[in-house]
Amino acid sequence: MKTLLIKDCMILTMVEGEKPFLGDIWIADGRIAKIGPSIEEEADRVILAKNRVAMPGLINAHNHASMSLLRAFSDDLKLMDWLDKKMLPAEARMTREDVYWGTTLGIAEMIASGTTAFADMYVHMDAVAQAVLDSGIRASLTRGMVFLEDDGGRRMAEALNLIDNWTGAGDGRITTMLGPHAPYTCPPEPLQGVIELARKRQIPLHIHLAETIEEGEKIRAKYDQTPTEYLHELGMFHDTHVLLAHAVHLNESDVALLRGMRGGVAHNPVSNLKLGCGIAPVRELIEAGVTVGMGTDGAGSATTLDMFAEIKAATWMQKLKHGDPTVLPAEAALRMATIESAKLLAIDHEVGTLEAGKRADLILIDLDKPHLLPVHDIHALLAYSATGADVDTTIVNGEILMHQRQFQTLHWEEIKREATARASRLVEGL
Ligand SMILES: N[C@@H](CCSC[C@H]1O[C@@H](n2cnc3c(=O)[nH]cnc32)[C@H](O)[C@@H]1O)C(=O)O
Ligand SMILES: [Zn+2]
Repeated sequence: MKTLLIKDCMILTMVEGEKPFLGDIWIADGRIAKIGPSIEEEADRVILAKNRVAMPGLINAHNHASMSLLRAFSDDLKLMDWLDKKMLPAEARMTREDVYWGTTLGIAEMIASGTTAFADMYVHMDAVAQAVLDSGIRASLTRGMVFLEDDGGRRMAEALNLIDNWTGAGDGRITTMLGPHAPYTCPPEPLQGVIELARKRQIPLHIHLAETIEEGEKIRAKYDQTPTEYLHELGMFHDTHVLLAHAVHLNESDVALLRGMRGGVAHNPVSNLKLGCGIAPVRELIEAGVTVGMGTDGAGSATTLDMFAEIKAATWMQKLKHGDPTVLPAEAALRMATIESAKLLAIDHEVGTLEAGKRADLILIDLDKPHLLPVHDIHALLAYSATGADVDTTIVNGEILMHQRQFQTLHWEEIKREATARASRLVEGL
């Protein structure tokens, strides 16, 4: 049995109704075995965590990690221009190895800023899975599928290969979904096929929805429906777990259509702000009982994968939209970035809160900083004052991936060398 004891930290379990307390966490064989005020157990390794907060690792519910290679390459453009003129041409050059190193760069940033699991939609997904396996992080992976041309079933075959070959790998760290890219890139016929397959095999779906006004106009012109109505009519919300990214432009009846859905919405506030997309109806969705988690989207648009930036942006945007600072308080935003995102990835039975029996996915945040003193309200301090750089230790499945800000599984010099060279080749002349 492999054991780890974390001593003397402020523990935030994120279990509804539980107050923060000073205590210890004993981890055995990758799971939280005991958590409480004072634990006397032998352990292979002890971390003295005085002045640190232990909380569940953050869960990034929508990402394209490999796009970290395209960070700060093409900013301040409209989404459709950005995608068609910059991202897609650069992505067309990406090899399997580029995706491996791009993903590893993204994972390094996530581990360094306290993210322990992410949902990813991209291409060359076996390379993404290998990067997840090698780094020790947890992920829900999907091969994003654009159906704008007949590819003889190639994309679908790749998507199913990922599911068949990688589901459950890395001691269960890898899970998988099917990923039709978006309403505007998926016509009814292929999309219906994906939905039927997902229902038959009970595979969750991951899709972009209603990100821009232009998307709404396109779908209106083609089908005389809102993007949400389009997915609903094809049967997507009938007995299938669906992870919806963005969901910015929903009207009242769209929100009503999502009522009772399995899965929910990944809110991506920084990307939505930066692309000028709009403010998602987070409060209305939550009031309708829809699960709302949080993600960054790729660093190609968001420019950072720091979930602490998303937490701040999410609450600020709701407060501004409603002209009311009581909307989306600190604790609710932290829940969105942990347990609610875990529900979207369908891994909330294993992670998302600190409880005995769950997988040990947690982070330690160093409070010994000028901007984190004094500690009146720990939720407010973490949501409004902390940044990813305050994360000291990142643990997934009981394995230490970063300690005292030093990577334990990744080799930073090698990542830097590979990512730099590959990134400049991808954008040359674009
Ligand atoms: N191009 C592939 C599908 C890739 S899936 C992931 C895609 O999502 C794209 N993407 C990244 N961010 C966004 C976003 O905010 N909205 C829509 N698409 C995005 C990304 O550039 C990438 O091409 C195919 O032909 O099958
Ligand atoms: Zn996206």
